[in-house]
Amino acid sequence: MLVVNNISYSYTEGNPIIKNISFTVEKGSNVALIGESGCGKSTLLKLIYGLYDLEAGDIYCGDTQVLGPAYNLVPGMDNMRYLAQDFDLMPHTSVAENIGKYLSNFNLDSKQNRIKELLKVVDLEAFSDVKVKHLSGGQQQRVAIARVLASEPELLLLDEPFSHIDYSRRSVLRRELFNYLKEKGITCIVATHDSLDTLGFADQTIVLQQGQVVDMGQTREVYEYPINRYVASLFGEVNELMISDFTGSKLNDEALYIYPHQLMRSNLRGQLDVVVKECFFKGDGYLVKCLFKGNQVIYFDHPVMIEKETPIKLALKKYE
Ligand SMILES: Nc1ncnc2c1ncn2[C@@H]1O[C@H](COP(=O)(O)OP(=O)(O)OP(=O)(O)O)[C@@H](O)[C@H]1O
Repeated sequence: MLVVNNISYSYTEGNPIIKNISFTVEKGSNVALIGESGCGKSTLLKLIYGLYDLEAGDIYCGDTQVLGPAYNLVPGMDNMRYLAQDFDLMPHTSVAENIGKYLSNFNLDSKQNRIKELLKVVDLEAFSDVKVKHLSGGQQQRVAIARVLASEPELLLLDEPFSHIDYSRRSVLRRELFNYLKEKGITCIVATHDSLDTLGFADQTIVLQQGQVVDMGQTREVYEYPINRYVASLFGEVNELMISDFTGSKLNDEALYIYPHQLMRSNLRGQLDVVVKECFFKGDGYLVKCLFKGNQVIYFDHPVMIEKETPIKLALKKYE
């Protein structure tokens, strides 16, 4: 289990980047760390790995306390692996050598077999002997993923692990990687901007804003019941409406954060009178931009295009 206990950190005095953060992660679980750019996701991963000295608080991975460079000659904890955004590979050596960097030379046959196995996981078998500097950004990122998996760490820290990988390969790799981690019981924290990394795979989601945890819980709960617009907007487009917009009653009124796929056109049951302004094609249908009460922009998903200036009614979709 990872325990992060009330930690704080600043790069420069008087400008805290991580502020009193606490959370625990159960062994074998997959946790997504989400938040707007610059909120401190990478810094938090680096602190957990022991690359910086904490200003306050402490971190334990199992019984081992994480110690920063002031106490550790070689920064970084042995029982963890950290995949940095810049990959940190050895450019002048081969793909196979990079993947084997953390593997023992004690049994060379088993080292070679392990490298082969990992080359397969990241679909780079044909590139085994190629020097890393000759690979594309996406291929380098796949080498970096294989390298952090090589020695089966207790805790894996991944910073935007698929950002350079094309969409078709990304979804396969994401599935294979996260399933592999579950099978092996490897705990994983993934900092990501991509809600597809989060929704299908993360058991827990932690939301950061300006260096603080603003929401944390089961991924589905964080998504379905976002505590505010900031949290909801990390998963995509969102509409802020009031309960009274649907009920007509101001009693116990409060804000609702509704994703475009949760609204539907319904001339019979619809409670929101809107006027269509624009339709954006998105492959499986259209994202329709409307105006509500004359000036409030609302988006909803619809399978076909609707003529501009058409007045329509919207209702909340019900799945049960
Ligand atoms: N080495 C550094 N020295 C000084 N400030 C830094 C350093 N690294 C990051 N920062 C600052 O700390 C803040 C948090 O940066 P961090 O990289 O942790 O955010 P992030 O959430 O990972 O962002 P992104 O999603 O864009 O990768 C930013 O304001 C950034 O400018």
